[in-house]
Amino acid sequence: MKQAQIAFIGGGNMATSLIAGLIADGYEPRRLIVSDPDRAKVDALTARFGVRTTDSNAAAIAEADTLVLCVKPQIAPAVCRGLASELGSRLSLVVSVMAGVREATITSWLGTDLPIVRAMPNTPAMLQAGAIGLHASPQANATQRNQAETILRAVGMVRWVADEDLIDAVTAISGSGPAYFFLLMETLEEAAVALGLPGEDARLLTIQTALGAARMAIEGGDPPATLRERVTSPGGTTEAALKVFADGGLGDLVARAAAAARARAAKLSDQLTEQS
Ligand SMILES: NC(=O)C1=CN([C@@H]2O[C@H](COP(=O)(O)OP(=O)(O)OC[C@H]3O[C@@H](n4cnc5c(N)ncnc54)[C@H](OP(=O)(O)O)[C@@H]3O)[C@@H](O)[C@H]2O)C=CC1
Ligand SMILES: O=C(O)[C@@H]1CCC=N1
Repeated sequence: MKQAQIAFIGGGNMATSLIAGLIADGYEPRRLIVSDPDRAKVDALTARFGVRTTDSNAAAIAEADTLVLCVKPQIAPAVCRGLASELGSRLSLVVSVMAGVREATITSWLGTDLPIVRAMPNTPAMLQAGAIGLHASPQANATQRNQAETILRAVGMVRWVADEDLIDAVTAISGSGPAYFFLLMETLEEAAVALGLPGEDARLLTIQTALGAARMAIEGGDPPATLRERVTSPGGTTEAALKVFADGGLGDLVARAAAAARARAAKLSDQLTEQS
């Protein structure tokens, strides 16, 4: 299948992750163009990936058939309204990775009835290890849904959600999720140092443990609870540690953290809908 001509608006963390994953998947760099006002940032993207870059959003979308919105939600109204008069006839699909920005809101800012696909990726997309939630606006046909899925599948595992509101749940779990696991790694590493391990050993033992646990969970077929039970010898060391987690209310804490992330996405959505 012919590769889409993709314009990324915003060349920050998420765009970089997506571009890295697409290039690693064999995407032709010349089919990707990135627009960002920060010249140094786009020059670095050209040097690293060979993609085309510009500081003009209008120039970026001039030849594109697919637009990927990768700016912060807070500046989305201005950016999308600025694009409204530039949407050419070649453009057939808008993909938004922006947290908390509804399809109808984007449609209203762009002043178009182009299909919108909301994608919620995460930064492991740069290693093609992303976890991505997708939802399409009613205007999207099967070809356009496939086009979005093909792009996102290049950078990780893709799951479609039935309701747009569930993208906020995806945001709370896998969009923000890498930060939760990094935080756990940070704190376990600190605990290791406090127990007397040298810094490098503390970090490497922690990270390799995270990798091994994730690989077992994804490759073995057993649910995490079963894997946890196999580590936990009755009366042993793991049981002693897990009791501290349970007594400290880890389950409730994680549920509250995820709920806070989802609530933040929903609040952003409401605020931005008011600006549409
Ligand atoms: N980071 C993550 O893990 C994830 C992020 N997302 C979503 O991705 C989107 C981008 O996030 P992230 O990449 O982290 O943010 P970044 O701030 O890293 O990237 C956004 C980029 O947009 C640039 N920019 C600012 N104004 C404009 C403009 N007018 N036109 C074009 N580009 C502009 C910014 O430049 P400058 O810095 O100079 O302002 C910056 O380089 C957000 O909406 C976020 O919700 C979704 C999933 C995961
Ligand atoms: O923190 C954020 O708002 C973005 C969305 C998901 C991950 N980062």
